[in-house]
Amino acid sequence: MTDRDTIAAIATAPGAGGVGIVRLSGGHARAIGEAIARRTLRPRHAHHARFHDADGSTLDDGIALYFAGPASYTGEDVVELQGHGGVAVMQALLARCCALGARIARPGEFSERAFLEGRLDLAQAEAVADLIAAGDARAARAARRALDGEFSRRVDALAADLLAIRVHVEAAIDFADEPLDTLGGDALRKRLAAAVDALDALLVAARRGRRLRDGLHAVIVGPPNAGKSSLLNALAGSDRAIVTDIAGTTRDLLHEVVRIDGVELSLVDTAGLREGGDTIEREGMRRAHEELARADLAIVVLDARDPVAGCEAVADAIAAVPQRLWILNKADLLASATDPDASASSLPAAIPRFGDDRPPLLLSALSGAGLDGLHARLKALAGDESAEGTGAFTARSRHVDALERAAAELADAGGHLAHESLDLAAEALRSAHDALGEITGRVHADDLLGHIFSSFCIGK
Ligand SMILES: Nc1nc2c(c(=O)[nH]1)N(C=O)[C@@H](CNc1ccc(C(=O)N[C@@H](CCC(=O)O)C(=O)O)cc1)CN2
Ligand SMILES: Nc1nc2c(ncn2[C@@H]2O[C@H](COP(=O)(O)OP(=O)(O)OP(=O)(O)O)[C@@H](O)[C@H]2O)c(=O)[nH]1
Ligand SMILES: [Mg+2]
Repeated sequence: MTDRDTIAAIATAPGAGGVGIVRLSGGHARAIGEAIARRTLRPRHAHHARFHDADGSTLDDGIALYFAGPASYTGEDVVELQGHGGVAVMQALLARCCALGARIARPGEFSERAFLEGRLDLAQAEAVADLIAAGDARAARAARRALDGEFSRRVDALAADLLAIRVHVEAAIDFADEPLDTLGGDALRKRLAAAVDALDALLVAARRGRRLRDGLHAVIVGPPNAGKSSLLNALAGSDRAIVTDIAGTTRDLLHEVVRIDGVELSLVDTAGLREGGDTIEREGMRRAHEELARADLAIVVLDARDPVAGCEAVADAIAAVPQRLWILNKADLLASATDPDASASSLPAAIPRFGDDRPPLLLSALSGAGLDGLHARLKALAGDESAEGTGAFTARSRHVDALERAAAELADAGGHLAHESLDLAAEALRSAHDALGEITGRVHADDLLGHIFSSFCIGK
């Protein structure tokens, strides 16, 4: 028994739809559903019924479903009134539920209850929202795996290892007079090393999962007039950005989401980088640098006729970006005799620092020549096909942060163990363990829940 309110919300997307669902959860859900349908609702049976207003008039006719807790999405009694999906019908049904004692649910409150009732852990509940928000099939599959507990299971397994290690250390503390070696210190260090490896592997998977969730964030950079905005337009398939032959045309950042064979990619066009420029242009360059700090990929556009010309201003800006894709644009302006491969291979020598990047692509944003090759390269980068077979799951920055903290604490614990500082080791292990617990919500602060669930959509 709980003393929670009974909550109600329109669970389907706002607007006109074939069918719309008002969902109730809580102790009075069944009574409210039965009052509206004017019949008893058997658990897990679809009842076709008229939905009645207070005066007995018909609001709608539809399907009423009752799920008796705990065998429901939230773990509480749940009733669904599935009516005709129109705004007015849904609002009227919702109002009737509220008149009968329900209150309107906050965003994410159904999933929050599923979490509080132990139906889902926190990472799984977040995966529900990520599944709904997934922009492409790959992100949806990865969110589906997180919802199925693939991520949580690995976190829990690691937490169980840490617990065993903590027990071992705590026991050794009780025998403070004896050297650690007589207390299984060797085995302990091996166990810790194994946990460190497992955590590192999980961190790699979670970072990949974050990229699956958030999509690859690519920033187009290069010297003025190289054709950056033209390239954005070519990839977006529309005249999104202003293109002129005046160097310094683009000043603001221009965001565009493009899909390449169903794989989502977020692109940002930036102001050309060079020395000088007026106040507005310099502000544009500052924003470009700021955007690069968040980029997964820099798409560096250079003029194929003189690629080295603008390189210097760009090289510093992209040094810290994890990946770079070099483009020699305006291929159509090269003398026809130019061998694309020769031109392409000349670049890495000009910028030795990035010598291990793939050779640049020669293309023309204007004519479209070479764009297929760019599509393929981008799809491979955004798709990270290698992740597919290995049960990739979605993750969030919150999870990556927690794993990074856990990794730092484990490293500290190792140091303390080496110096036989068992108390300090125990403390670091506890912190690492807690950090893992934050991911699945076994350890949490109340305001964390509010923060997470409030970003869900209404009715979820
Ligand atoms: N109509 C409808 N469709 C929906 C949902 C819903 O709430 N209503 N969902 C809402 O997100 C998703 C499905 N999620 C659900 C998860 C668990 C249970 C449930 O009743 N679980 C019980 C029984 C298990 C079983 O019989 O398989 C349980 O776990 O004990 C229902 C829906 C997507 N589709
Ligand atoms: N011939 C040819 N011209 C191009 C190509 N791509 C862009 N241009 C031209 O080059 C000029 C500059 O193009 P933009 O796309 O505005 O260049 P940008 O890099 O965005 O320039 P800024 O915003 O000023 O930094 C325009 O006149 C384009 O039409 C190309 O592949 N071939
Ligand atoms: Mg531009």
